[in-house]
Amino acid sequence: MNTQSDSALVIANAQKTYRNGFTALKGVSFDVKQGEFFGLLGPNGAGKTTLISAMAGLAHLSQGHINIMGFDTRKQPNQARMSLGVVPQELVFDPFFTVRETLQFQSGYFGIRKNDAWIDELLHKLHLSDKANTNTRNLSGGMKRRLMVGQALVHRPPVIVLDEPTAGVDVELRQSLWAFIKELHGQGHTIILTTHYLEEAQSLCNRIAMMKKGELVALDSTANLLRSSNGVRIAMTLSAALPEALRKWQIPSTGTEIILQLSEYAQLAYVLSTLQYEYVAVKTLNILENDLEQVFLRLMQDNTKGVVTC
Ligand SMILES: Nc1ncnc2c1ncn2[C@@H]1O[C@H](COP(=O)(O)OP(=O)(O)OP(=O)(O)O)[C@@H](O)[C@H]1O
Repeated sequence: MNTQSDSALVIANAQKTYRNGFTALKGVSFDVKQGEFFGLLGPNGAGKTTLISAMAGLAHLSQGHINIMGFDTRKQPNQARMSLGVVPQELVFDPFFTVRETLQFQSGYFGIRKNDAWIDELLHKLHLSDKANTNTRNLSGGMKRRLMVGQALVHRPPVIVLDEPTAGVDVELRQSLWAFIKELHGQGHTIILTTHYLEEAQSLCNRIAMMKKGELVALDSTANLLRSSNGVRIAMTLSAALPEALRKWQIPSTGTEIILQLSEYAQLAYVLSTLQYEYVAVKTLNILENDLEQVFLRLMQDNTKGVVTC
């Protein structure tokens, strides 16, 4: 391990072209410091899973390199592998093993023989103790997802990568899964998370990288990314339809409220005076907080090249 560095993960110029000629990673570089709770976000097909596969040594980069806790995934694959636990997106198990056997088998894969105390603790934390002797084919989707988390943790890796860990997990279990992952983070583990639930990333991650079509488009603290979200969003309920003059600012909303996206607070005065002039009463008015979804959508729609650091 490189003791000079406090990086848990270094991605340097990662490029990946698949055999069919498709380039999924076009030179991605970033570092994750030890102890960070880091979000790796991007729409479907951005290249997140490809990058995670390369971290786990399951896919080889065409160019560039990856270090985990100072170990090069190519030159020191065993040390790199021992330093990393990946919870993959796809639920794949040997259907003939029970839950406990799956975790014992995985421990053996990492050369760990007597792991029962830790396996019991994992089963308890993941609410799977009563399923220890159940065959994996008889687990629900959410239980399988939790078993995958257990599998990634059998060797107590310092760096944990979770590729959409809460997909298909119900709300209650999602909360307990996050409580457990936060506990691991509190114990000093570095957590790298991909999720399509942006509110999860916003509340959990201290720093975020956003990818689009194999490239990094943003890399900054969550707080800075939220601050970068320019403009003001207001939600209103009105006594009549929104006047024509204000419709250019209206953005789609799922509820009954009318949402306007303004570029600055000064426009609010114009909105209110227009409503008054048109005899439309304001029944409720709220200024909405910036959220990561807005930042994400803006960056994904933006066609300019380069990495945004706010
Ligand atoms: N084995 C493969 N051969 C060719 N192309 C591939 C292969 N695996 C992935 N791709 C392509 O690489 C691109 C990136 O895929 P990847 O799974 O890394 O995206 P992602 O960001 O993880 O998406 P999602 O959020 O849907 O999981 C996609 O266009 C995908 O079709």
